[in-house]
Amino acid sequence: MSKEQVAVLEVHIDQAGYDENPDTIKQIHFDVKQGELVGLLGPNGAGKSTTMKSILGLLKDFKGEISFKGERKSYAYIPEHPILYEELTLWEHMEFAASVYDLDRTVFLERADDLLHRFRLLDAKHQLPGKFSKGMQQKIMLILGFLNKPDVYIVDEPFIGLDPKAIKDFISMLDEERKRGAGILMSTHVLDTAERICTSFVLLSGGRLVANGTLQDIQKQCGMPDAPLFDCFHSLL
Ligand SMILES: Nc1ncnc2c1ncn2[C@@H]1O[C@H](COP(=O)(O)OP(=O)(O)OP(=O)(O)O)[C@@H](O)[C@H]1O
Repeated sequence: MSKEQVAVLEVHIDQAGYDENPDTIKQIHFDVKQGELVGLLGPNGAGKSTTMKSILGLLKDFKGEISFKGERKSYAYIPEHPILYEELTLWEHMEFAASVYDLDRTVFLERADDLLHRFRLLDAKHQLPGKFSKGMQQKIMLILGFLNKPDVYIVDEPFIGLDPKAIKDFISMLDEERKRGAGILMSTHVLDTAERICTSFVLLSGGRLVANGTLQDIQKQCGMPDAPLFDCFHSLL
């Protein structure tokens, strides 16, 4: 079996939601294979975050099954809004993440240096991130996510707040991770970037799955061959 055919994440959500609305999302089934970058798309309130929370096991009202199938069954979650400790420096955040991941010290030092260099945060290494700009804080979340080189990445809206160079660095890092065999699920509203970098799409609306497949599959589904993702998206909603 080729790398592209092995699922690293299987999502079977029969229903999930919140106290007052336990079926906010229903019948959402898809998988993420090795080497795939799957774009999780949908308008505000469609259920993208609820789907991600289900995958991360954060919802008590969940019916279905989530299976991590990679070699190490490991994943990294990169949240939209940075979650940082006021009293820890950037380097201490990285050391802390490495200890949670139980990373070998030599591997950690090598990766840490490379990531700080790539995202141009070497000079800020020993500073407290509380005073960093929003984009710099977001870059820390990317660095912490990439440190462990997991089987699966779950990335929530990464493009808002990053400058164009940081977006380019982030995308090239995703490419490298895909080539290594990781699978990525990424929610975003930035459809032109999604169209350019995602290998397939999961389109949600009103808590339901509207489309799932490559751009070509989706163009076929909405009867618009060669149409950009943006037009397909609006036609299907
Ligand atoms: N903590 C919560 N408690 C109750 N209802 C919630 C909660 N979070 C989200 N919802 C509801 O669930 C539905 C889906 O919201 P969700 O946040 O999953 O959408 P989304 O696709 O991520 O939207 P956006 O693009 O705006 O981030 C919405 O109707 C929302 O009001």
